[in-house]
Amino acid sequence: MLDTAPDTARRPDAKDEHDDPPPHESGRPAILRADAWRDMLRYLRPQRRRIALGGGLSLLGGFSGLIQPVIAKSVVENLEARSPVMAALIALTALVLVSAVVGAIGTFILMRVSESVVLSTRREVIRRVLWLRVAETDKIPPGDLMSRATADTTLMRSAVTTAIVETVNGAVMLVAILVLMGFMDWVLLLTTLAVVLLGGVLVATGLPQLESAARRAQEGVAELSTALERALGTFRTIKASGAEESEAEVAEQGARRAWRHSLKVARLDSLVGAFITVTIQVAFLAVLGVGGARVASGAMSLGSLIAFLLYLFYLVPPLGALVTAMIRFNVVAAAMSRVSELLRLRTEPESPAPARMTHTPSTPASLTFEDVVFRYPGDGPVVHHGISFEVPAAGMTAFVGPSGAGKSTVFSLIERFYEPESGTVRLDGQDIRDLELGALRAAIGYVEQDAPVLAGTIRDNLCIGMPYVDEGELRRVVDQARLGELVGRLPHGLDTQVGHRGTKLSGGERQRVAVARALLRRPRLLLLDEVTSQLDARNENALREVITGITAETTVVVVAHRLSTVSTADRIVVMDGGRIRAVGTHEELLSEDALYRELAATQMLLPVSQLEASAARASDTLGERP
Ligand SMILES: Nc1ncnc2c1ncn2[C@@H]1O[C@H](COP(=O)(O)OP(=O)(O)OP(=O)(O)O)[C@@H](O)[C@H]1O
Repeated sequence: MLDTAPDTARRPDAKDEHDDPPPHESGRPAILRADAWRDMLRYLRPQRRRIALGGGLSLLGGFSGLIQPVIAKSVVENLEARSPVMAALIALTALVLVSAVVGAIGTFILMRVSESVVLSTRREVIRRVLWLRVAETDKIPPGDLMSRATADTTLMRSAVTTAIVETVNGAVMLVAILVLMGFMDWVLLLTTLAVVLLGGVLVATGLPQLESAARRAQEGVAELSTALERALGTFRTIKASGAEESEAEVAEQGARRAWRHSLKVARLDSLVGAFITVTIQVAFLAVLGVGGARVASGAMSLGSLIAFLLYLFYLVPPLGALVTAMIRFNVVAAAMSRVSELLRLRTEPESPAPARMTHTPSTPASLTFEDVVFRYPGDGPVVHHGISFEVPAAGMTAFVGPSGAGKSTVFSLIERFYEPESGTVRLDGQDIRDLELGALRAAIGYVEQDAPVLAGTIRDNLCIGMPYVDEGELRRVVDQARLGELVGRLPHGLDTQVGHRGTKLSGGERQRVAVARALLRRPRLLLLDEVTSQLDARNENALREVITGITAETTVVVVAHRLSTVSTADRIVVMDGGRIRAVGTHEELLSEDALYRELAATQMLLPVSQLEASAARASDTLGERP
């Protein structure tokens, strides 16, 4: 019944039969199991006392349970001999209670340890994820990263309670029960061992299949999480394109993969459970036969046979625990290796907590690129072919060029999101690799191309990374970025929620929030990547005035396509195909650079009259040349 349920959602074109790893996983070295367990031990070490205490109490609970058949035996023998049994019955009841309470306390302590291990893993994973190098985030999709941080770390919980403690407890209990059985009757012990060992060999043959099924189920969960992250990240586009069905299919593919392999695990799991029961039943029948004959021959008492049979059923929990532990070991190993893989991604050095902000105006920084060659990690083409340029302190420099020329990448290199293959980037003449990363970024205000806004309030968005901002400073940047009117209109002013990725704001409002956030830092170098593209003429003019106004205390570098933004720049750098093509003012470039003229005529909407005049001037200049 259960097996057919998800098939009702299965589409005829479903392509979920492939079990290849997701494309992003190819080529990545698999983390060795040994590394994964080394990481696990690192988390377990601080908890060793609690593990010992919890494990000890669980064991004590189990042992006190073990004495029960001995007392039961004396009750039966006393009954046979018509002796009083009250004392033995009271002792039996007390033992049951003590073993239950002690066992429960031990279990709680172990579960607490498990939760603590999960917490420490998650804390390390969180810190790793947030300090990852930008280049590393290109390797694993965010959905997969989230799945490792949540689903895989959750699976590690069973490493403590099930895999480790139950192995030890199960093994100790098993040995103790077998010893007690041996004291009762060694012939019956050998009979039991023969049956149990046969069963154990059969169970062991199924374990490798179980491990691979568990790993594939976890990869299916990661696939699902990646697909949902992708869809939710572009939710409106998905809706507008009517792509819900196809995106659902991609996510369902991951879900079905997880379901299919989890079923395999469940099937093997339940088979193993049933197998243990059958093994014990077979052992029971064998012991009953052999034991009955020995009681009849007087080789053992009936009480000993009953106690032996009770011990036989006592074998079920430790045997079950050992087998379950083996199963969980495999599941945990797969989860831990995915987490360990994440822990081995390269991170940036952690920067110190942000200091209280100063109100003093900053001094503008100069910027130099010297023969910088860069390509994105992987086997992609070279993006910058040895570019060199200078941006003097103060003033505004604009980067223009066709799409894909490498303009935004210039900003990524300044922020050290990536490192050049060769060449040097200098801030105030100093190689930025010699600067402390936190200090470098603190000196820079950066507004990304799509002006990201985070879920939360406008205040949260402005103060991100700056917990100690006073109201006066906030008002300053709100006015500068022309946000005053919007904040005044909103029901809760600066404390209005902006929705997931700022969806409750217009594109232009998001851009202004992002600009205000950058201005609040009073940066020495302000990098603006097409920040006026969505502003109306009035707001664009106003913002341009603000940007022009701060060029005395901040060096402003903009990437822009709009003529209105570019033409007011002190210098313009024209990039094409990863090279610097020309540098000059708007007027100089109009007359000297054909590409700039073309850009001006098309992307920048230059009035045709102005273009014709510039072209005429250019040909006059050429004509005048000797
Ligand atoms: N993370 C990345 N990984 C690989 N290649 C990238 C990455 N980001 C950008 N590129 C490639 O690098 C080249 C330069 O991109 P860049 O964003 O710097 O161009 P741009 O001049 O800013 O373009 P636009 O004006 O369209 O924003 C492009 O060919 C782009 O495809």
